[in-house]
Amino acid sequence: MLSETGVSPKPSLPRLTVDGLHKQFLLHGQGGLEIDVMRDLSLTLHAGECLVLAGRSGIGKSTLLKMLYGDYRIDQGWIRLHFDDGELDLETLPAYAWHGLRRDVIGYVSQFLRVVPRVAAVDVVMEPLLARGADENEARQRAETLLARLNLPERLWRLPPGTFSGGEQQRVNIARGFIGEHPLLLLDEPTASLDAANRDVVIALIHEAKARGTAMLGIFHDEDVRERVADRLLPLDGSLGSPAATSQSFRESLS
Ligand SMILES: Nc1ncnc2c1ncn2[C@@H]1O[C@H](COP(=O)(O)OP(=O)(O)OP(=O)(O)O)[C@@H](O)[C@H]1O
Repeated sequence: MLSETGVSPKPSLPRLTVDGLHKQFLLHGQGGLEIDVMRDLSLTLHAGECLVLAGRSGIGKSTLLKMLYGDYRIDQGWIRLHFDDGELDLETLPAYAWHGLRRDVIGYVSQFLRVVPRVAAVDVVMEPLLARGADENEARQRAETLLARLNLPERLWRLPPGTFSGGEQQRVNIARGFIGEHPLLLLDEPTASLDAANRDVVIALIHEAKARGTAMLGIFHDEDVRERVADRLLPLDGSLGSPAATSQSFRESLS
């Protein structure tokens, strides 16, 4: 919940810091057209906190999550993860290290499930645990518990999710994203295709993750969901303004 000042009531260790981040897309197919998406973005995210990205469509919210997940290159600026025993700079991370980072540290619930043909829903969900060497029976049990909580009918668990409805696919995606209990979780519209009952389940999962110390950075267009999960809001609208206006607006939202 947001406190009156918009400040998290429980200050804790920073898990992630972003400093002076820039992003520009160069469209080679369009005669080298350059699109500036982000300029001088800075933020701090703490353990056990959910920071929600706000701002108009196309402002760069998903782009920021993709940069944090290694899908998009970091052109300029710093993204730093903080651990008990040190720090890790993502802008200099070699490509081979991203696999382990995604397995153990950064989880991501995207808007759409990337379906693998012929892989059953329950196997899609338990895969992040198996990748870490978890016991198969235990992983399956945890996957089934999550799918049941998310009200996915049991008859669908053994089927590949390619033909599932949008909301069913999204629930498989959510279960897969939450099962790994990563210390940092990126949430790109996880409730977009869900009905009210399942939105409530996702909100409960987010609160449980906070209690475990998970740091979350999320995009939620639904204002009610945003109100119920956000400890702070980070408006991105200033990020292509003048540098002075930008840093002030971010300082205000972070203070
Ligand atoms: N791979 C890409 N190549 C070129 N342009 C891109 C690419 N990815 C994103 N963009 C552009 O960057 C801008 C920001 O996109 P992004 O998806 O981050 O916006 P958003 O704030 O998440 O929007 P929405 O709320 O509508 O999901 C958009 O103008 C988009 O067209």
